[in-house]
Amino acid sequence: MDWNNVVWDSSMWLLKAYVMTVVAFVVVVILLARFTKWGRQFWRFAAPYFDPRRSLKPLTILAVLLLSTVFAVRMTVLFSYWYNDFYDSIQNLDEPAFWHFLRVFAILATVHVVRALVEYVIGQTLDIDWRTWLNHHLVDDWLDSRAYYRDRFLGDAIDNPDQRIQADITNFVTTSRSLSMGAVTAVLSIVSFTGILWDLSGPMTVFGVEISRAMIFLVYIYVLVTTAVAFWIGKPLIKLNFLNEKLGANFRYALIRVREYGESIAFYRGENVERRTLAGRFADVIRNMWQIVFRTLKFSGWNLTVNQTAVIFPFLVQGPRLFTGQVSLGDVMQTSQAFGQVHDSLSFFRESYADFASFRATLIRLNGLANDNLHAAELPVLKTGKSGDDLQVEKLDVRIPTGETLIEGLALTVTPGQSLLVKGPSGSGKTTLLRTLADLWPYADGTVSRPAGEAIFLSQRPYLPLGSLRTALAYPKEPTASDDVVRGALSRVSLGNLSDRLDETADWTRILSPGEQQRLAFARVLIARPAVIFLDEATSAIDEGLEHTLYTLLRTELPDSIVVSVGHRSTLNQFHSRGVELEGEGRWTESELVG
Ligand SMILES: Nc1ncnc2c1ncn2[C@@H]1O[C@H](COP(=O)(O)OP(=O)(O)OP(=O)(O)O)[C@@H](O)[C@H]1O
Repeated sequence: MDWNNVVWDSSMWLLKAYVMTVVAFVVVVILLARFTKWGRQFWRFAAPYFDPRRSLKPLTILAVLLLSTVFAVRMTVLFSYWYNDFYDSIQNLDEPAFWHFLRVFAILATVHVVRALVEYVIGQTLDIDWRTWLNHHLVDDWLDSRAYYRDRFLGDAIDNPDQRIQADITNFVTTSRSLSMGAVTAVLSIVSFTGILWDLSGPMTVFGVEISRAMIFLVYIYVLVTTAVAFWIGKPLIKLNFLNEKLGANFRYALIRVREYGESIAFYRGENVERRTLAGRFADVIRNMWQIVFRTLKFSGWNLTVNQTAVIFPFLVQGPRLFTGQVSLGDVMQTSQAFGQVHDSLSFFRESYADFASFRATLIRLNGLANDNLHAAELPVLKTGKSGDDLQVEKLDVRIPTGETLIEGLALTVTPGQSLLVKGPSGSGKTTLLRTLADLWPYADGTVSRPAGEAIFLSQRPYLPLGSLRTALAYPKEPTASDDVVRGALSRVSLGNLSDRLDETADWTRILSPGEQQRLAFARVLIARPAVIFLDEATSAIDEGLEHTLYTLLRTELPDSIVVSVGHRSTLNQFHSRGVELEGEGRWTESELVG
């Protein structure tokens, strides 16, 4: 190594190696994306992110990261030559050279440290940027396709989308980077250090046959055979890692449910049942973990043995040549280092198998989520038009997923100011009818047109989003109403006591009683003033006196709104002008009511 020209030589090397690396990298990614299943799954989330028409930033970061990776290999090559020269200075008892090479080492080490830190920042920038993009992309799809709700209608709905969005995206991004950059480093090191070993290795006699440059062949045979065995031992890890994620998420889901339904469970004293469920799910996690442990034991045992054996290998080969004066101490040390590099680099593919296994599992889970989003979007919906001021239903057939008919040939027209009460025995399809009118139910045919204005659906358990009371009162819109309007609405639904807590952020679902939550939903309606209001047993937790007040408010404050209620109580009759009775098996009858 000519240390006087090291900067120029290294720059030229860097330039050549970089161009070749970029070309090879692109070709390999294209081939993998074309010819392997996991490559296609990876490409699905990589291609749109790296698309230069969207932004040049990702490709730029990747280009810099590749440059840094190539630079790192050059640094290891320089260190290897440094070893040779440094140990030669010791063998020759050449003190000036000894000190000179220590100074060279200080410079090399400084460059190495700075490069490593810069690479860390660039790598993290790529991870964060890619993760942010992928998160937005998948969350948007999940919400826009309404897969968060409608995936229940898919035959093969996925488990735990929350975990896929939160954990798998992160795994995907970090492992994509670490595996790809690791592979680049490995291949480049193999090429560079094979050259160095080539120069250092001599002939060797194996079973009476002299093989020139034997070490090169030996190291390759050694690593290729050990890698093949490692792949064979490690293969079951793919499935085990997949199960690990799935079972862990199932356990977490059971825990979340206990928290969510804490009060009901506490009233039932259901701790023992919950304990059994939790213990069962946890036992599944642990059983799978032991399987991972046993498999990893075999896998790591093999890898460690292979690595330890590799330490003495170069000394066995070069030792005799050192003592016969064919090579110097520096040559032996560089051989050991170069052999180590080639061995480690070739072993990268063997040792990364566990990471790759978990990466495959992550890819399967993310693809499942993306497919689920697509399939949910493709589920049929009854197209509801928006026209005129009336709510019009024509030839509406509603079924359940198994094909049984709930409602057949429903035809209705409700004009502004009119109110309709849907009644019928439990399970006759009342809620499903409202789902159909809200474009949520996939198993329906017919025509529904709603007035152009806003429609609000109130259910038995109103949804209160995380955030302030003001946000809950405006949901799903931005809270724009003035304090006076909001406080007025609260006081009219007998929730005046909350007037001073509008900006308090709390888990309101836990604080307010079911009846208070239902009243809050009515306040929401009074503020939003929608054209159509659908109420599904929206006063079930409220006494009849308050129910009377709330319905009277609706009718007096929103006289032009269309009201469609679902309910069992006969007290509701007085607030509705018409009624529809669902009688099961598709039958229904319409009647005039007093109200
Ligand atoms: N996601 C679903 N998958 C399969 N069947 C469903 C689904 N949702 C509802 N059903 C079925 O559709 C039928 C009608 O249910 P729906 O909730 O509309 O009845 P309902 O008249 O509102 O009952 P209730 O008065 O008890 O609230 C029931 O038999 C129910 O089991």
